[in-house]
Amino acid sequence: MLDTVWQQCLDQLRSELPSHQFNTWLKPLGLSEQAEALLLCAPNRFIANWVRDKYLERIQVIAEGYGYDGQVAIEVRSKGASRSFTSTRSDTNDTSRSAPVVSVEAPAVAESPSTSESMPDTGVAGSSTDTARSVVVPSEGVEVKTTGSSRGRNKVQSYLNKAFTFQSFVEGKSNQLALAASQQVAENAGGAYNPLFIYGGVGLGKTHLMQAIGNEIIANNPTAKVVYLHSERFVADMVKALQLNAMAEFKRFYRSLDALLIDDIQFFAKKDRSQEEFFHTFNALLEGNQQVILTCDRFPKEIDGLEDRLKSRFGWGLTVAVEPPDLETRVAILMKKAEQAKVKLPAESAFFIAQRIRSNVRELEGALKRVIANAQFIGAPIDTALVKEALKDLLALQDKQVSIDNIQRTVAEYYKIKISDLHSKRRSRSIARPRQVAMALSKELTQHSLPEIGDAFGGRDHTTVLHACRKVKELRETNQDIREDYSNLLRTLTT
Ligand SMILES: Nc1ncnc2c1ncn2[C@@H]1O[C@H](COP(=O)(O)OP(=O)(O)OP(=O)(O)O)[C@@H](O)[C@H]1O
Repeated sequence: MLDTVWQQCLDQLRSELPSHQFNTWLKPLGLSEQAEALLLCAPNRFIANWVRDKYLERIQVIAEGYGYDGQVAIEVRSKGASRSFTSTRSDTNDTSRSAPVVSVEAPAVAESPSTSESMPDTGVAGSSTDTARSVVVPSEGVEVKTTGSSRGRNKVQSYLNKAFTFQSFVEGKSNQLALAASQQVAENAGGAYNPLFIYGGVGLGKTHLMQAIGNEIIANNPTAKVVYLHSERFVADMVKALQLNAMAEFKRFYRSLDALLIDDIQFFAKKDRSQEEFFHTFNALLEGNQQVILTCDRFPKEIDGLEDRLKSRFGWGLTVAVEPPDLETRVAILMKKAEQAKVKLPAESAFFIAQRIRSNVRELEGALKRVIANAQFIGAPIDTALVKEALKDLLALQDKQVSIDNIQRTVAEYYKIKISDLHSKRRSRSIARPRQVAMALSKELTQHSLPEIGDAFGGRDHTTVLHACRKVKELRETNQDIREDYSNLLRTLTT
């Protein structure tokens, strides 16, 4: 009976929540074996607390709807004590794991000039003076510097991008979970949430968050050995190490870290030998309570060409998504970036930019940089007229891309209906719903008035357009399919 009720709760929640939320918080839950009541078990404290705060009440209501009359509770899973309904590991994350080792030995390859000469590009090239050695991981400007006078026991520190901190990261609905998880990991590196897997589209702050964790680990612990690198660099270094017969050094270096941060691991796809090596490095780090943080442009299970055992292992810790920021967050990001650049950006201008640039934060930043450069060039303060002038090429291109015609074409293609259906009087759900979505997108993405939009949809009244906008807004909150359709269409039209 409890099994059935819990399965029903899961099915219901799956239909109510965006898939990334369901995957992150509900999928890892199991049902306690011993319990008479609906006692859920979470793989770690973080998930347990989050579910208790955000979802437990809803689970209680759903369970009661299926005839359950007890209390729903949640606890952290103890080993082997639950039956899982999903594919997650049942003995995940012993919360008693200790904090990372902080004093480390410098990699042996950095000690000997001959070794570093023999593998110049394995991520650990460097000179060997006694007082300060620099071990450069030549990707993304990452450098690991070792200092100290005695050979063999040197403190090692990596230089991450110092601008990527939690303080400079703007929180919004779209990144709330990922930020909270990252802060937890930074406070308890090598602890219960290992690996941390952050996924989401381009330019949404994955690297920023990952490096913020690295910076925080080092701020709390200046001797921690943290290395950030792009997955392509890991592959390139490994290939070099293989060619130069220097795999032992390669392994020793990576396995000696307190925290390994690898960006964009989708590039591991189809690189079998690198996956094999990474798999072993990854296991060694996890076993040693060393923190692993990974980013990817998609959910682990969706990476084609990645071994199943790696996909499954990536899910052992915590998997969190970052999504495109909403309008308020985009405005807040712009204000923050302007403040960092010590530039006065009127709220109205920030709002204008945020409304027009919606695809990702990198583009938003790029637009702001153009505006700032323009203002400095002509020596005038920023206002909306200046913004329009500075971004005019971009805006013109965008206007072309998000014309009502193009929206109709894209929506028709997406729902596999004819463009003429959108203009027609047909009222069947399969036509009326896409029509409403197309109207709402036209209102959101173009500067056209309601009557103009109505005209473009077979001469409809402006109240019909208004109704469509309201309906779609409501459906995006209650219906997962529409929510996903709308955000897919938005992405297609604005990137
Ligand atoms: N919430 C945020 N607050 C402040 N800055 C942000 C935020 N999100 C992203 N950024 C900024 O946007 C830029 C792009 O972010 P980042 O490089 O982290 O994206 P990404 O998700 O790693 O992209 P990619 O998949 O292309 O590597 C960075 O300059 C980063 O500082």
